[in-house]
Amino acid sequence: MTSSPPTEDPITPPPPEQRRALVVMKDVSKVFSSGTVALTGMSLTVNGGEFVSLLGPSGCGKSTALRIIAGLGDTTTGKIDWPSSRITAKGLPDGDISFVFQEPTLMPWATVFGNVHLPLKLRGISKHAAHDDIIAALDRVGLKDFADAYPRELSGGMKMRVSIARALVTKPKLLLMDEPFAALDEITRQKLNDDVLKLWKETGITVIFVTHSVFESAYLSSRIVVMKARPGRVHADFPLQTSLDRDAFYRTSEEYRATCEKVSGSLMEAIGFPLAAGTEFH
Ligand SMILES: Nc1ncnc2c1ncn2[C@@H]1O[C@H](COP(=O)(O)OP(=O)(O)OP(=O)(O)O)[C@@H](O)[C@H]1O
Repeated sequence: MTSSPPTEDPITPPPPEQRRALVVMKDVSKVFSSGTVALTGMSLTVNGGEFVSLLGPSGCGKSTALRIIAGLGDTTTGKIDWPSSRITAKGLPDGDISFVFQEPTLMPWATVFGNVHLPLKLRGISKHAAHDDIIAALDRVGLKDFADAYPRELSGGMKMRVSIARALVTKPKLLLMDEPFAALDEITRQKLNDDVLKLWKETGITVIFVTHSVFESAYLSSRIVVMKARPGRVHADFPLQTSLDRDAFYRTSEEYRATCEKVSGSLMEAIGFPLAAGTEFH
């Protein structure tokens, strides 16, 4: 195992002014009309500047939680608070949230530029007025030179970058990502992980990231929330601190290996996998 020396740019907690509670889930339960109890008593406070991964087995309610935070679904009981945001008539923080889904969901008839323009267009902002913001968002994901391309001309990773640029163009405070890289090959996934980390560090945006992957969550997050299923709820919640830059060297470090082991152990506990006597991962 090799590791890079400590640098001045590790993942550190965000500065105090960003550390205020951004979104608070208070005792949220969700029962679908089918009778499925997707979430029960879920409480979670995400502070400004955090990179929080929701990790858990299939069906534990990760996507349901994310959709409720985004206002794409109601709670059955409990509520969502936005302590530091201006709230619109719909009960959502004004312009503060963007969502990236597993599928890039691009409009095939529109160029990359046109696709990234969409959220601004829906706000009545013309292509001309939005031009600089669109190019800046494309630049951030390394696609400035592909503004005139069509989705059919792009690889899967590039399409996902367009989807991220579209999410960023409104300059949200909170980026919700629902298994965005699950369908991509491993190399592309690692590259996009690095890009999202860079974006998070450079912009100070708050990220809530749903994933099944222990490795991905351990690489990206400043905090991991492990969930358990039937019904979905929080099993463990722990911060991840490292003195190392998260990069290719970090992936081979003892610290990363130990973090993966800890997270994996907590996940095993959450799904009820028998562990050696005395093993605890909280
Ligand atoms: N619209 C819906 N109607 C009925 N049941 C639903 C609906 N959406 C989700 N569920 C159920 O709620 C539970 C939680 O689903 P959810 O998709 O939130 O879990 P998840 O942890 O994101 O799963 P995965 O990792 O497989 O995407 C599951 O049992 C699922 O079948």
